[in-house]
Formats: sequence, structure tokens, C-alpha cells
Amino acid sequence: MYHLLRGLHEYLTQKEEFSVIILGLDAAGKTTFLEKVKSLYTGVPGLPPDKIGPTVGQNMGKITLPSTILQFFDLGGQSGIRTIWNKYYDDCHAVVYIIDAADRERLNEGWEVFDSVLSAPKILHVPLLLLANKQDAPDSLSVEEIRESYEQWYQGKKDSARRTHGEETDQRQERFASLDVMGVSALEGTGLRAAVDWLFIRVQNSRRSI
Ligand SMILES: Nc1nc2c(ncn2[C@@H]2O[C@H](COP(=O)(O)OP(=O)(O)OP(=O)(O)O)[C@@H](O)[C@H]2O)c(=O)[nH]1
Ligand SMILES: [Mg+2]
Repeated sequence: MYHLLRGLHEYLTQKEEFSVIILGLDAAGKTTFLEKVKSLYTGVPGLPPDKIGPTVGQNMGKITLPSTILQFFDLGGQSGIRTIWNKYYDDCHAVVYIIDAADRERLNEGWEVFDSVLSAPKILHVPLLLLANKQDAPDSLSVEEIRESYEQWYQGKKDSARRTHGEETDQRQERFASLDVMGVSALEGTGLRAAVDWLFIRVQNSRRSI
């Protein structure tokens, strides 16, 4: 009887685990984002922003939600480290791409890298969330401006490459059209709960449709 009840309890309380990778250029705010999410959801204070240095490799952090565990992998964004990203593509259930909405000088570089993520075949059907970070900064671009900035960048790339509208381009356009963009401040924590809610819902839904 004890074993039966214990088994039932374990069955009822078991949580499914999903992996979320956090990508973006160096200094976009990925580690600050993860540390703040951990503080918000575990109650244990994460690293304070002034103790966070550039990530070499990966940081991990887990949060527990109803019937679900989200396991985050925050990957280093420096150009020499980005080559490790695709090793995580096979096993991830969602991708968060963080762009520094206050760093206008590096937007194009950020879009170049984002575009390679958006069109990577291994994660073409994996939920992807674009976060326009540093909304607390006075001159940061809004969510709308961030979408426009990426579209403009993509248009420029298409024009210069004189691309034809092949299948790949259509797939990419579809992916961009349904792309969700949210404004956040990893530093202040604004928008982070909405981003986690989005991930929670999307990993559940994509699992069901498999
Ligand atoms: N104003 C402001 N600054 C932020 C925000 N998020 C991060 N920063 C700052 O941006 C800098 C880089 O933050 P990190 O979290 O280390 O960036 P990262 O994306 O992890 O960088 P790598 O590990 O090199 O890939 C730090 O000085 C942070 O304090 C934000 O929401 N607002
Ligand atoms: Mg980092």
C-alpha cells in the first residue's frame, strides 16, 4: 500500500524538464537575465550585476514551475565562443535571443547573428523569443523599433545579395512573421515574468504537437 501511494504521489508530482538556450552577442545581457530570472523564481538572490563577467562557455540555471522545470543554458556570446552554440541545438526546447536595444552601433552585428539563429535548420521549429533588452536605458529602441530595425537589416541583406524568393526565404519569412518580441530590462527585472510565461506555454504546446 505504501509503495502504491508513494508511486502515485511521485506520478502526480513529477515534473517535465525542458531546456532553454539563451543566445545573443557578448554584453547583450544574457547572464544578467538568467541571474535575475533565478532570483525571481527561486527566491535565492542571483549574482549581483557588478559581479557578472563575460561568459566563457556556459552558465546553467533551473527554475521550477507548475509541473515543469525550465533548465536554462546561458551561452557565451563572444565571437570565438559562438561556435559552441550549435552543439546545443539538438536538445533544446526553446531559444531566447537577447539583443541589446540600447547599443545602436552593434545592432547590425546582432542581426547578422540573429539571422543565423533564425534560419538554423536544427531549430527551425523550436519556439524562438526575441528579447529587446536594456529597456531601462534612456535611448533604447522600443519593441516596434527593434522589429523594424531587423526588417530593415534583412531587406538590405536581401537587396545586396539579390536573392530570389526560394523555399528557404519563405520559411524564414514565415518564422519572422510569427516571431514574438518582448521588451525587458534584465537589470531591473521588468518583463522577465512575461518572458518566462511565454516559454512555459510554448514548450508545453510544442511538446503536444510533436
Ligand atoms: N542598463 C542595462 N544594462 C544591462 C542590462 N542587462 C545587462 N546589462 C549590462 O550589460 C553588460 C553585459 O551584461 P552580461 O549579462 O554580462 O552580458 P552577456 O550577454 O552575458 O555577455 P557574454 O557573457 O559576454 O556573452 C553588464 O554591464 C550588465 O550590467 C539591462 O537590462 N539594462
Ligand atoms: Mg554572459
